[in-house]
Amino acid sequence: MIVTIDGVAASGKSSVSSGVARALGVPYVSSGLLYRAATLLGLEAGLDLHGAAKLLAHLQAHPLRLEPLAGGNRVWQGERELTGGLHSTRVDAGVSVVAALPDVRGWVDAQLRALPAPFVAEGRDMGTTVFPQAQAKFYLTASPRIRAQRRASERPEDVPAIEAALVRRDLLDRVQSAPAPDAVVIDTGPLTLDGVIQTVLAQLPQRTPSA
Ligand SMILES: Nc1ncnc2c1ncn2[C@@H]1O[C@H](COP(=O)(O)OP(=O)(O)O)[C@@H](O)[C@H]1O
Ligand SMILES: Nc1ccn([C@H]2C[C@H](O)[C@@H](COP(=O)(O)OP(=O)(O)O)O2)c(=O)n1
Repeated sequence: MIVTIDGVAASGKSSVSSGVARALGVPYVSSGLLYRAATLLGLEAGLDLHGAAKLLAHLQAHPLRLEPLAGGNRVWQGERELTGGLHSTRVDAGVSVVAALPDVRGWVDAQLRALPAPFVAEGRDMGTTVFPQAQAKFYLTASPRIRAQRRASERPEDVPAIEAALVRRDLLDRVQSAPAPDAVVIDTGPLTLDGVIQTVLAQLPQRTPSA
């Protein structure tokens, strides 16, 4: 079974996916981490993030590996773990530019489609472009202020600055962020994290041992 959980920035995708995946006993797959890792490598190499050809050549020369664990995904470049540096403010600021490059999207999509099911996949276009065949699809939303308040514990900036950056990123990411027509939309604003996880679990199709 493939379950997709898409949504806007900081809507709870990775926390909810991790909880749902643990309840199901399967891994979850964070597609955003691959876009973040591509951005980090581009920044480290001093590349222009708008330049698809050079960035893609750099990614192909320095392959990344996503380790999709139920408790939290990790990203590796050979023996070097990149995970800890992927949620910095500078990666936040550059990632939408990288994610708008069709060649980079193709590079990410190919890695995701090579993963063996079952899993829970989270991002923006998991239910639309990458896994349109998924058995269950969800789309998480919440107001920018609530999302910024939640993220404030993970970033050095204050809530208004985080909110402004989230709104900017929502706009830049909007092309690939439309909900799938068959996705269940959940406003996570009034719900606890566990409340969202239980809402998702309650709507999953009945599972068979081989599904
Ligand atoms: N329903 C919720 N209620 C309260 N806090 C939440 C909820 N969902 C997520 N969070 C918190 O909000 C922050 C952002 O969630 P995260 O899962 O990283 O979002 P995303 O993957 O969409 O960026 C985290 O600190 C997370 O613990
Ligand atoms: N499937 C995806 C996943 C992420 N992205 C882009 C959009 C986001 O700005 C970045 C980072 O996404 P990520 O889900 O890691 O982080 P946020 O929840 O947006 O803070 O990557 C995308 O375009 N398509």
